[in-house]
Amino acid sequence: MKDVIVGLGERSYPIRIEAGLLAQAGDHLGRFARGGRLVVVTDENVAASQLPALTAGLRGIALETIVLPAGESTKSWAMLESLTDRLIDLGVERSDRILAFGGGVIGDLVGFAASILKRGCGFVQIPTTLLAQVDSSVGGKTAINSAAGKNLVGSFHQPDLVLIDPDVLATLPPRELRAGYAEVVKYGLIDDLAFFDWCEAHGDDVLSGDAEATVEAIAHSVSAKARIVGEDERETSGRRALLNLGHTFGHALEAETGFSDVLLHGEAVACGSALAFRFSAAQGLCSQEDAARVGFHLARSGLPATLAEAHVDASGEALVAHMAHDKKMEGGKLPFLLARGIGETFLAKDVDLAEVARFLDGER
Ligand SMILES: NC(=O)c1ccc[n+]([C@@H]2O[C@H](COP(=O)([O-])OP(=O)(O)OC[C@H]3O[C@@H](n4cnc5c(N)ncnc54)[C@H](O)[C@@H]3O)[C@@H](O)[C@H]2O)c1
Ligand SMILES: O=C(O)C(=O)C[C@@H](O)[C@H](O)[C@H](O)COP(=O)(O)O
Ligand SMILES: [Zn+2]
Repeated sequence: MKDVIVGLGERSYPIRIEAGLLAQAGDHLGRFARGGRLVVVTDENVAASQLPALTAGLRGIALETIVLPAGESTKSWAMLESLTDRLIDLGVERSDRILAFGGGVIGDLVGFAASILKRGCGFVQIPTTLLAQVDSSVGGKTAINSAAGKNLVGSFHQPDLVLIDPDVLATLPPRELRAGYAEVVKYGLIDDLAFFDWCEAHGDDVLSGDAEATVEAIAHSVSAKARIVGEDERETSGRRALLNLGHTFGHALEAETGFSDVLLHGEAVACGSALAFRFSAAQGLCSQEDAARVGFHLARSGLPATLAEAHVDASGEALVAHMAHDKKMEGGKLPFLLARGIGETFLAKDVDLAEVARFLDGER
């Protein structure tokens, strides 16, 4: 068992990583069940493929289960209302624990519901996608999407515990595995060239389900995320904003494709990261070689690295318009995560959006 601690004073919590952990879920969750009930919230695909294993692992610990539709559209006001109503109907008390059992969609929605239900209930993350295991289950960003864009309504609400069983990835569709891999590569791009080198050498192993490489990718990623979140929980110092690499472009691509299956979040992040590096190169900040190396690795991992590969044919102006609600916006200016090289990203505060739009037009 590998334990990583997210160090946030009294809100600190462990992330436990071990193959087969689902079968022992009861050992880790028993202490919560003694003080109240466990309510599992999951989606229909996870319910079909992994819920029996979790239920067996909980060995009779009292639990209720709520199954929601799968997909990004579940991060909505309507689902938030329906979920909180159902939790209230079940008589959930603040001493109960809500288990988010699914990918980032379930984790983000359930975390948000837990943060507002009865002014704040405890919750536990049991992530079932690679993306959720390496990124969304850690750090306490919770959200739903609004009509104007991605994650625009949400809260910071840390879980009490994160249980990661890499074996659950056996049933994850390959496209979803690749999408999660984009957020793994992100940690190398941000500040860790050696990890990007590791990704180039072992990314294929992760994508083919090799157990050792998968655990290494997860453990390295959550350690990096825990460190950054511990330094800047609420994204106030600029440190946590590094985790947003590729997301300003990426969220605009997701908005342009209607938050649909045309482009998954991880795919948008892959393309957004490639764009951030090429824009940095175009600005003379980083070498063309590094930008090409990033795009090449993402593309050979089966991820979109160009607008065409992301199925986006919008003008630069239209894409920049989607960025107007980015949460990094400050005084009407939008800071961008740019790069001086692989592993050397920084928050640039003086980017001219007209120049971004021209760059994106050149990418079409
Ligand atoms: N809070 C954060 O810090 C953070 C970080 C990154 C991403 N996110 C958010 O996460 C969301 C994307 O998460 P995601 O990529 O996990 O997508 P997702 O939750 O939609 O899951 C992807 C698909 O895989 C299915 N699935 C999940 N686990 C499975 C399993 N083990 N076997 C079979 N099918 C399984 C789901 O039903 C779904 O159809 C986005 O909304 C994104 O904004 C949040
Ligand atoms: O944890 C963070 O901080 C991140 O930015 C992680 C991202 O991968 C994630 O997609 C996050 O939800 C984006 O945050 P947002 O603030 O741009 O909505
Ligand atoms: Zn992301």
